[in-house]
Amino acid sequence: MEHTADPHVPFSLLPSPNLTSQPPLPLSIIMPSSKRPRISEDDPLTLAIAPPPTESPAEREERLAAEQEAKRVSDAIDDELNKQRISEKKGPKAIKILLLGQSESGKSTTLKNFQLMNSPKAFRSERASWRAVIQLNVVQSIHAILDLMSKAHSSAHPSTSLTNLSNPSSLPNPPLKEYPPLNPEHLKLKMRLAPLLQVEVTLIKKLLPNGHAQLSKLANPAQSLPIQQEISVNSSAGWKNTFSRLMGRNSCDSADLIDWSDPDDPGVVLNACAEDMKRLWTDPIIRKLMDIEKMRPEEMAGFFLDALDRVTSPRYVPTDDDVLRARLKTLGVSEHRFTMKTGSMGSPMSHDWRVFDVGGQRSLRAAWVPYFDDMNAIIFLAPISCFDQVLQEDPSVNRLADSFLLWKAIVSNPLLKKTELILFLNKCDILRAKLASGIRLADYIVSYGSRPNDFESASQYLKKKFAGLLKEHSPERLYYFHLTSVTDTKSTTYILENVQDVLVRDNLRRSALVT
Ligand SMILES: Nc1nc2c(ncn2[C@@H]2O[C@H](COP(=O)(O)OP(=O)(O)OP(=O)(O)O)[C@@H](O)[C@H]2O)c(=O)[nH]1
Ligand SMILES: [Mg+2]
Repeated sequence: MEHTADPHVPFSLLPSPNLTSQPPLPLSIIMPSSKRPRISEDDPLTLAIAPPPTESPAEREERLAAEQEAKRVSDAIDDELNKQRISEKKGPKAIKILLLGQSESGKSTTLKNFQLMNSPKAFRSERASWRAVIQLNVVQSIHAILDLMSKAHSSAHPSTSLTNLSNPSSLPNPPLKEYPPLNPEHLKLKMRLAPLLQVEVTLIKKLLPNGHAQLSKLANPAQSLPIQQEISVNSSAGWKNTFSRLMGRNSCDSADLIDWSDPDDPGVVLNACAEDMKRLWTDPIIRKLMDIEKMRPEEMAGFFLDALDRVTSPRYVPTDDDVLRARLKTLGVSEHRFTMKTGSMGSPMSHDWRVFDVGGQRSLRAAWVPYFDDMNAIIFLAPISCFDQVLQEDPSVNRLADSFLLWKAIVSNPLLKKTELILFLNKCDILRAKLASGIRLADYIVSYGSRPNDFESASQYLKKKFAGLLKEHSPERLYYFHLTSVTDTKSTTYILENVQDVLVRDNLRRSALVT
């Protein structure tokens, strides 16, 4: 990984000397001296530029001075060309962006947008690998619902297990008032969905080989539910390649990587369970149960239950949007390189970029610091829809409060004094839906008071809160912020192009080529 002492030293953006725009020079001047041809005395060109035989001493002096000046310019050009050759060998200095924010804030999803914009072929070649992640996301969403059913039932019937539902006469007590009664059909559904447990194990094994990934507790909406496990990966360890090899042939076409005839492919069981999964997800009693438990799977990471027909179909290959919605937790720091084109059609420029993705969970944040002194910009993601949620790793901390604290720590960090900070107030789509469903921001942020509970008022309020922290702790900085839903590629591409332009300009300004 490349590190330099000063991240703000302008990288080599010097345009190649545009020889055609220089004042016309004799051939001997514009050619590097090493490449100038040897010319004999009777060469027509030598004769053409030779001094006239009638040259006076004053004219001779003037000619020699002009030749000396021309040689100086020629040597300067030679030097510049040499310097350029050396710097091209070293490679131009890249613009570096660090993605920061709490876990599930959308860092890896933002990175996927960069990949989709700048290397769509490579992005699409990984779709087969993401298929397994999406299948795991589906299975884990279903398990969260099944666990909730078990919890609700056992709290309503402390002395029985859900299994007794097959024999209604064995139910000793009516369910507690607040829970809707589960019926034998729910038990049958649960039993028919049992093979998904094995699918989960198979998928985790596929994604875990060679220590490229780890298992950790899965964020669970109802904290008292049985703990599920979540896979997290160190992206730089190449889990995708490992998975591609497991899939079979080595190909760039994602569909080619999938062995459609493999009877052990998890897609077979998922397809067989599709109808039951849909029944579970649309069952009004289960919906009510989720309402009571304040469980909203559609706001959870890796939500695909609304697309069950598609993602469980026999020859399912993920779309770009699916890959953006897939959830795979990041463990370490990974570096991604792109060459991006910026500028207008008339004068396009290409720059090397490095985008660094990190794990956002609290225990992983210490790993961010070594990257601080070497970045041009930080994109900080604050998921503003999370005002009613707590951190998975510390349920005593509200997620929005954690984002405020983290933002404050970043803006006031002396190591980042010269680093541009760009704030993404993310998950706006979820915030909009949440407020529209009647969940009140003022119930979680008292200072919001009696302001209208709509998206415009809430997002403006939160925007001002983040701006206030910036102003207080780093008043000299400009406030770059965007309201984002980074799962929406169209709007995110637009925003990232804007970010790229700002950073390129910033680099040019720093290198004093633009004033
Ligand atoms: N609906 C919606 N989902 C989002 C948005 N941004 C991210 N997500 C989803 O939220 C989940 C978590 O996003 P990630 O990008 O994996 O989060 P992260 O910040 O990389 O999390 P860690 O790797 O744990 O630090 C994924 O399933 C994303 O698809 C958004 O703006 N809207
Ligand atoms: Mg991540």
